[in-house]
Amino acid sequence: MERPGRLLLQSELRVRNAAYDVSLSRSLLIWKRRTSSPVYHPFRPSVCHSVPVSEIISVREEEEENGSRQRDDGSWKKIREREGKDCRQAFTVLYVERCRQHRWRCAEVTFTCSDEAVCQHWVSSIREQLASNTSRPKHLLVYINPYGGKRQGKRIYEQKVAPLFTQAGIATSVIVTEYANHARDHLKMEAELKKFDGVVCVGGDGMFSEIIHGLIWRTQIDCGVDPNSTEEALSPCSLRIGIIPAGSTDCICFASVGTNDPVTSALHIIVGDSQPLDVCSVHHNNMFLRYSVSLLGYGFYGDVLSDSERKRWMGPARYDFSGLKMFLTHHYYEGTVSYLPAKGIIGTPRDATRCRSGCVICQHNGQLNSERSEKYEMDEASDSESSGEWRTIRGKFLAINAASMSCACPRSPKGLSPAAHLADGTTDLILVRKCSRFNFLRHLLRHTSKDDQFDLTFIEVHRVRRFRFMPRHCQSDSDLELDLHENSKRQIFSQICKDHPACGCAPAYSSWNCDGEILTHTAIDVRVHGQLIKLFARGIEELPVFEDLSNPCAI
Ligand SMILES: CCCCCCCCCCCCC/C=C/[C@@H](O)[C@H](COP(=O)(O)O)NC(=O)CCCCCCCCCCCCCCC
Ligand SMILES: Nc1ncnc2c1ncn2[C@@H]1O[C@H](COP(=O)(O)OP(=O)(O)O)[C@@H](O)[C@H]1O
Ligand SMILES: [Ca+2]
Repeated sequence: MERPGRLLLQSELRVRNAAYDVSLSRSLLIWKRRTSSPVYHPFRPSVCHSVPVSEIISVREEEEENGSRQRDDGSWKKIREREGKDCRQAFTVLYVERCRQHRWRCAEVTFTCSDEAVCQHWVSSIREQLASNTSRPKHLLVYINPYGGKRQGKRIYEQKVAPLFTQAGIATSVIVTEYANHARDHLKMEAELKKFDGVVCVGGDGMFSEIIHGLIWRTQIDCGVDPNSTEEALSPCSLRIGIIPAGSTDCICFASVGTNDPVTSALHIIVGDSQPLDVCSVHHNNMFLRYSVSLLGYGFYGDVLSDSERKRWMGPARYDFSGLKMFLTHHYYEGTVSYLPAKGIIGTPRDATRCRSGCVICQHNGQLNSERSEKYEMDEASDSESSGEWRTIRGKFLAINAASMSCACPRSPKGLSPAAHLADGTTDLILVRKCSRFNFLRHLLRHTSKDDQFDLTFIEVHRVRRFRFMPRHCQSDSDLELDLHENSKRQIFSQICKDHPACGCAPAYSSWNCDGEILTHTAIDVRVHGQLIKLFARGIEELPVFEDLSNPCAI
């Protein structure tokens, strides 16, 4: 908790008919009950409250009319009756209150005072402090996907989010999308981005993917960078993106905020939080395909996604249905994975440390990456195979997953790679080699328990900044000649197996699940661009273990 600093204002005000010493500094608003008895009352509710000024949402004057007070939003409130006849003026402060499991709520406290000038002074001082905070957005461009998740995006925004933006004095331009890629193309071609301080995405991971594709593309064009290039360093996007979760998995929101709750997300946007995020670019034969921020998954997660798209009518449950089906089908895929291990960074995928608010690993590695990108051309040369840094693994895989963040979500609160970082410039490459159904189930189940899902002989995990995948049937002739005999047998079977997937033999190809979208190519080249975009978030907050000694209420 912050120390109060130099006081801007201090008065005796009343809260629910009790006298409080109230003070305002640049960093804190504190209200402390005046007590005649110094004796500690164990059953009396807490008598000292403090709110960081950065977490005040707004301040509202209460107006007096016919002996009762009226909020300036028009609803009646009998404050005078409750608070004694001496009280003439009142103002209400709306602020962030933390609830269970990383949820935030909008709480309010009404202060009354007998002197109108004092009241006015308080309101204007708090407003001045809020206005001096330049990180808060004033005008947002909102895209709503009415079709994602349980099709509640529009209702969620209108009922839970829009009223909070209004309270906080944020102006919005709202677009309800009419078709897939509407938001992406609007951002690419039409949106007047200079007018806005941020973009809000109401939907799931797929909708977020649309937003980043529009925004990254537009930023490169505006900065004179070729967005399709494999060689050029991409320019970071200055506009932050807020995610109001209204999709099926919503793992980008969950992994960066700690919960999938529209009100919590709206409050992180209002207070102007900022969380950088790594982005992977995916190319095929030097042709740009897509960006990814969460999961790039071949095999199991690719098959789950392809199968579940046909069952969208089931809503979010389609993933469990297709998950079970693909678990039983138990397909494996052959191919070659090559990767460049991330060097010079701190942290490994097997760490007990988690990426949390103000993560020092992201700061350290982020700094390292920006130094690297300054000498970018040199690094590109050293990235080549000839430098010998590349490592290659050939094999049969049930799944090849690259997690650029933990991918925590309600299905797996620790995620696919629990120690992955939001902004360290790396992705965790998880290889699940062919194993029995029983072993694969053990691996899957460990996503939902405290046990380490990587501590199994058929799992490998590497922290990388670039990787490539080549399915076996795309490999060069010389590679294929190595096992020609086996290959010819497999080609016959794979044709049969496409028509009869239940026979237990693997079809030749899976597809890539790229943040919930299916990629059209299987041979891909993936590069991490550290901290390319920013979210209106702060990372998952560490839960307080004990009361901090710097608590201003203890002073
Ligand atoms: C037996 C229980 C096993 C639970 C294993 C859970 C692992 C879940 C990891 C989820 C990682 C999610 C990464 C995020 C992906 C999203 O970008 C993406 C798109 O999201 P959107 O719809 O919001 O746009 N979502 C997805 O691709 C969904 C992936 C969901 C996979 C669910 C898998 C369920 C597996 C069930 C296996 C059941 C075996 C039971 C045997 C008795
Ligand atoms: N108005 C629309 N109609 C149909 N599809 C849309 C629309 N707007 C966006 N989409 C697409 O819907 C898909 C799923 O969106 P998303 O919000 O991620 O929901 P879910 O989490 O349920 O998949 C995305 O591929 C997105 O491009
Ligand atoms: Ca990362």
